[in-house]
Amino acid sequence: MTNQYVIGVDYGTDSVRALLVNAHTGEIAGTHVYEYTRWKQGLYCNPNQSQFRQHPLDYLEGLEQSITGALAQAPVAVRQQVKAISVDTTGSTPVAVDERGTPLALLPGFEDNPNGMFILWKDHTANAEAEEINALAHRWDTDFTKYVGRVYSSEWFWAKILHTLRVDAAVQEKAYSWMEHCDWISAVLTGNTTPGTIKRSRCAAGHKAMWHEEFEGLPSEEFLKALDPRLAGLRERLYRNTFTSDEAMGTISTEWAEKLGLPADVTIGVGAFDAHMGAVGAEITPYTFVRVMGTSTCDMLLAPTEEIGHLLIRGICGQVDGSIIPDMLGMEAGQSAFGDVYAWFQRVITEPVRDLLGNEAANELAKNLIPHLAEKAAQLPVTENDPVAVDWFNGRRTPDANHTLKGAITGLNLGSDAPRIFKALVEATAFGSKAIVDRFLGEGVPIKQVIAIGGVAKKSAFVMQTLADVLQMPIKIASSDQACALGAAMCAAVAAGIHPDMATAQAAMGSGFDASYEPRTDVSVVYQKLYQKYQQLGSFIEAATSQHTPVAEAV
Ligand SMILES: Nc1ncnc2c1ncn2[C@@H]1O[C@H](COP(=O)(O)OP(=O)(O)O)[C@@H](O)[C@H]1O
Ligand SMILES: O=C(CO)[C@H](O)[C@H](O)COP(=O)(O)O
Repeated sequence: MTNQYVIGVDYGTDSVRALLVNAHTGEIAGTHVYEYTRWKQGLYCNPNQSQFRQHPLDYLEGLEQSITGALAQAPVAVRQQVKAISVDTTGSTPVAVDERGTPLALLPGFEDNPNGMFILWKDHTANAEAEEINALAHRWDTDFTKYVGRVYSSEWFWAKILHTLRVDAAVQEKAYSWMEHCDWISAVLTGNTTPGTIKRSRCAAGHKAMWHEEFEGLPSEEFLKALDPRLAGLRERLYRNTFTSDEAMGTISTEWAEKLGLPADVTIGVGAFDAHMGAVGAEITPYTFVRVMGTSTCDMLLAPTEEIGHLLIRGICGQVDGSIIPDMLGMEAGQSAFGDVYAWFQRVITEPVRDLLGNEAANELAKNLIPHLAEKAAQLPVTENDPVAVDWFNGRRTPDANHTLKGAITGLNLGSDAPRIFKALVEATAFGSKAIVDRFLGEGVPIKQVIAIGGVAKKSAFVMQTLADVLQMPIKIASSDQACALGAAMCAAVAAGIHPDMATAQAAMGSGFDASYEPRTDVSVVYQKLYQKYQQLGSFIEAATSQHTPVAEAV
């Protein structure tokens, strides 16, 4: 049999990577990472206001550079054997587009306007709009939030659109429609970005835009108009139908085939979010909980729709038929800060060193600090009197989204040194994970195994052991350090018809597992007590410092 290759393209928060994979053996023939240049300079962002925007040119340049970079590592003959490309991206990362599907920032007059750019998933400028959506949805005859855990988040599609239309009259005037990053970039590869004609991702639509068959698509025109008259008519200019990632969006355009040096008949798959394709790459099966563990976590759970579809799971980021694997219910949850909590502590320690001793000393310290603290923390006993922290340093994504909540550390004394505080922070992130697991179990969704992918899963044995102890569950680590791109490549192979379904693609192309963490019974017992303290502290913070009552609890 002649070799057939597929390309998975994974757009993360800071960079995009392309993976060139043999569709029959899973052998990696090339890979290349491209860091977004404008983003790296901090352009168009204002972290103090939680504004995070990305320029479409960063994505276009990254598409070309990452794919040509991966192809350059393989023999030239491989190019002619490339059959398909699929793309995953962060989300909800929407952009305003004109009648031809061009992001406004690519049009004259909008080049430097952050409101004409992609609004990155972690942008929280739309907190107020998310609250309005929740309040109206819970009063409306049909609760359009019912399949997204009954809590709409400021990280999502409609909140971001509404906020942008309100603050920028020029964008409101020019925006014909809106697109998620995963839809736009896949459409770009086909040469047709016209809204209304492209195949929109089921994953993006169902988890972030309240799309559901029961609603005949997106929330009703009446609901959207009641939210704000500025939304009138937009529903018609968005989409009715959505598509799963086993489907083809189209064929590569002549322009992109030439630019990348690929054949003219390359299939372009329907896009999806990074974590969902990551779950495919991590060989997810029913009732497997796949955690994408990095800066934040994105947690994926899969179940047969006929077994779980009748449940409405509270406080998660959605349950969507086909968002991970076709004809299965894909469920999403996650923590807004995970590795970012450790990164915060690292900054607290290194910044005064930078000021007093200069960059060289600070950079050297920063490079070694987390592994050093982890080594020291691993030697400490786990006792009921240890400091307890809460992990909501970037708000709480799940259970029950509330991005106004803050983190905390308690139980400090004069002996609380850096390793002890670091240990409490790691435990806090693990307790946040337990809250998610307990929510799924409490709502009647079993979890049969846990698989982890992402930077933290690969880099920190201490974090992963703590997590296994807190969850009281074994955790397997996927071998691939590019599981999202590998998942995208598997989706591409199915979209091109090389494999009949995702399970076959996973079996042929999967990279397996390279480590496993088993819970330690004696430590787990103590953690159950510390977890109760975490819950009490969380309740106190929620009552004392939250600027609003979490909506799921209020209804
Ligand atoms: N040795 C380590 N132990 C624990 N966390 C780490 C370690 N090294 C880096 N991290 C954390 O990993 C996170 C980055 O994860 P990664 O998966 O590489 O990126 P991203 O989430 O952007 O895809 C950072 O938040 C950082 O604090
Ligand atoms: O919420 C998401 C997917 O549903 C985000 O895409 C995800 O959290 C981004 O993560 P990363 O920075 O690791 O790419």
